[in-house]
Amino acid sequence: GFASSQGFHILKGLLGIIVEGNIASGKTTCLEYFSRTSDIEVLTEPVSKWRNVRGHNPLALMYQDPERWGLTLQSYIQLTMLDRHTSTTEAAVRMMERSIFSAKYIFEENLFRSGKMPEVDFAVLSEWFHWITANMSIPVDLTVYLQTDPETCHRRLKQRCRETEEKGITLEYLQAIHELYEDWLVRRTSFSLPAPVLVIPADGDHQDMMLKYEENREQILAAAIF
Ligand SMILES: Nc1ncnc2c1ncn2[C@@H]1O[C@H](COP(=O)(O)OP(=O)(O)O)[C@@H](O)[C@H]1O
Ligand SMILES: Nc1nc2c(ncn2[C@H]2C[C@H](O)[C@@H](COP(=O)(O)O)O2)c(=O)[nH]1
Repeated sequence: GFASSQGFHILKGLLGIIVEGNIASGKTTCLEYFSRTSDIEVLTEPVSKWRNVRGHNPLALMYQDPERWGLTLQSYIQLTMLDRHTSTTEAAVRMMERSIFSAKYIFEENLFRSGKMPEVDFAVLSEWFHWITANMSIPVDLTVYLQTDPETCHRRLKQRCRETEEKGITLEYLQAIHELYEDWLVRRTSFSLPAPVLVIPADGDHQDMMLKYEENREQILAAAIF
């Protein structure tokens, strides 16, 4: 969505939930479950924007040559996430797939740590991220972490396998992303937490996960009542 025409955001009283997890951990499926609940606004990841910005596909470019195109993709993802976080809504609860935080702490961090992002690119992106998070209010009240084994994601990814971009996703890449999530949300040894974390083991099958969402539903939506 776009900011209201007056340029201000009506976000008072909004419960902001972000759903985090590895690639193919089941985030979209989780959001689909909660989208069936009234008065929750569900915002999936704007992957379609990352695949087509004025005719260019920065997602594909990054998978082809991360050193050259990592900055381009991360810069645009940061903008699209910021737009999602701050767009106006009438709903009492907003559930978002991932966040401006995981774009920085997980994916951008991985590009930099694996030597695929030049230090100057990382420095400029970090300056943007720190300015944004210091000067704008990003409404996040709960982080739901779908915790999976990288092997599970690798198996599921083979089933889904989005167009060409993701053909090159290796188990090693999923393991690196997994460890960064575990450092951030479970071991809490890397970056600050924007909100309390609810960890949901997500290796189970569809039926098992629907049960888990039902079991956790009250806790996830609780803050919206107060
Ligand atoms: N609990 C599950 N068991 C088996 N397959 C699943 C489960 N949840 C999702 N999938 C499948 O795995 C793939 C990734 O799921 P998806 O919800 O798109 O994950 P994400 O949004 O985290 O990438 C999809 O093909 C989906 O049908
Ligand atoms: N380099 C980055 N890639 C990202 C980021 N966020 C998501 N992604 C990639 C991973 C997948 O190929 C695709 C969608 O992710 P799903 O987990 O929804 O399958 O986009 C990012 O910040 N940087």
